Amino acid sequence: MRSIQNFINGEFVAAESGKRFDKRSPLDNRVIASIAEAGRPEVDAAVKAARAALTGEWGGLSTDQRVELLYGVANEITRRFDDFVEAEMADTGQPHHVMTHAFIPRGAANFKVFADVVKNVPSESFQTPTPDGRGALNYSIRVPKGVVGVISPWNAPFLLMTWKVGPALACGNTVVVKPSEETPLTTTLLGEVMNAVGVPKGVFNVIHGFGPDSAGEFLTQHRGVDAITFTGETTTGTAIMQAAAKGMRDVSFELGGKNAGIVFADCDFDAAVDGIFRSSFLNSGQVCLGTERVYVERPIFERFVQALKAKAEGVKFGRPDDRASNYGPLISQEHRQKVLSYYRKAVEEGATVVTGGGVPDVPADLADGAWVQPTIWTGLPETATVVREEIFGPCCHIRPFDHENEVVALANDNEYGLSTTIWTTNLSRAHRVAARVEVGITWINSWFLRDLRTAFGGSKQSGIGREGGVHSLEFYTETRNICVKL
Ligand SMILES: NC(=O)c1ccc[n+]([C@@H]2O[C@H](COP(=O)([O-])OP(=O)(O)OC[C@H]3O[C@@H](n4cnc5c(N)ncnc54)[C@H](O)[C@@H]3O)[C@@H](O)[C@H]2O)c1
Ligand SMILES: O=C/C=C/C=C(\O)C(=O)O
Repeated sequence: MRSIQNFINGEFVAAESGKRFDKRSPLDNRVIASIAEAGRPEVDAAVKAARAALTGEWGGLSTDQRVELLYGVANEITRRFDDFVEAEMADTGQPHHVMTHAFIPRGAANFKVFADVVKNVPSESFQTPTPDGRGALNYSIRVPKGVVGVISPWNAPFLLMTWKVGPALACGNTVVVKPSEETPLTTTLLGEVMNAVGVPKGVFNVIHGFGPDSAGEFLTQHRGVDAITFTGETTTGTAIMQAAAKGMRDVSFELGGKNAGIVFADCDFDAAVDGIFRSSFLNSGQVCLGTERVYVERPIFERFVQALKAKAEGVKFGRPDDRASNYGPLISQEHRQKVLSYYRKAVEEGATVVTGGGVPDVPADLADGAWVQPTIWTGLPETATVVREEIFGPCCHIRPFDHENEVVALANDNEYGLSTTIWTTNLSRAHRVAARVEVGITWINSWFLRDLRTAFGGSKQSGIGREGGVHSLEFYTETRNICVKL
């Protein structure tokens, strides 16, 4: 069993209180790690270390030197690829190929891409006329915001944490990271990487624990934190925004979603079925960008439902390192109870269960794991609970539609606005619909196809701000304008 410590000022340390909590495997509910829970003293020490580092060796590095260090971090992640894959599989129970093809490579990319952004970004300048005719020159410089608090979730832990830490460090900030209590392993491993590469002490700190009345809240309330970047539930975002209001600290939020998939009858049918299968069921449906509401144009509705059903029924549950399996459990028993309660609610509210709706048969050694069946419903009104609320499980409701305007209205009739995926071969219509859907990210004939230079974030209750490429600089730096009279 692993013993996991906090990582403060370059050292792995326990908690003064001696408090620890257990991490259980989603596969079989066995305890796989014991984690030191940071109290106020550890949070305070981490924030102080981060502040001191701002004016130490780190603060004195040139952009090029910082960029070289971050390339080093990316290379070291790649060198220790198998360790990261193993740790993330242990935490999440998700399949090996998801780790090796998507989640772990993105960790390295998150450092490389933002190193390149800060190296290449120009700064603004204006020639300003003055009455004496000699003029003035205005130009801006970007400086780090300071100590950034990073609070991250459990669904793609390494990808989502490094998506914040990469740009924060590239811009010259220091960070204190509070990973989800469900997934402490890869963030802790990153501490080893930072030391191996020679990132100065105090630049990257990790504190473990929970949200309310624990490390998460202690960090967001700490007045030594200059800005907070958070990915997680909208309700948690509300609590963090309240904490950040004291001291006027800036926030960047990537929050929940209840995303629509829109499938027109003229789509490439097989590609659309594959795409919606991935968007509804990848990572056991625990993807903020996933589609839990699917709208299919009536002429292909029945055929589409049957094709998606066949794919959902074809998954093979099992351990991530069992190459014959391709499907994992939910993150925890607690989350499974939540998802199963939505499964029951769907039936109570009159859904037709096309497939799933319960717990799958799994081998005896996995019987205590957080397994649920991929589930498809039809026949519900838009007011049904499972059509309105984010479930964050492997499930979707599919509804037929007849007109473009109707489907745009259906897609927009939700308090969230994170992403959408549109399937059609009529590109004029695709562009038209994309411009009208109230979300931050639209994919046409694809899903979760990422270019890290693009703006990423949510509309409505799905977030505040945009990150990605130069957009990340807006949050992770302060712009200073300098006016020179010539
Ligand atoms: N928009 C996006 O990019 C995006 C990406 C991934 C996940 N998500 C969302 O994240 C959610 C799933 O993740 P989760 O269940 O880990 O979210 P969560 O909000 O429960 O927890 C996220 C993090 O916040 C911490 N936390 C909880 N309460 C806190 C408080 N009061 N103060 C400070 N920290 C606190 C948790 O310990 C954890 O580290 C879903 O809603 C999903 O849509 C959004
Ligand atoms: O579960 C949510 C996944 C979010 C993905 C990103 O934040 C990203 O690709 O940068």
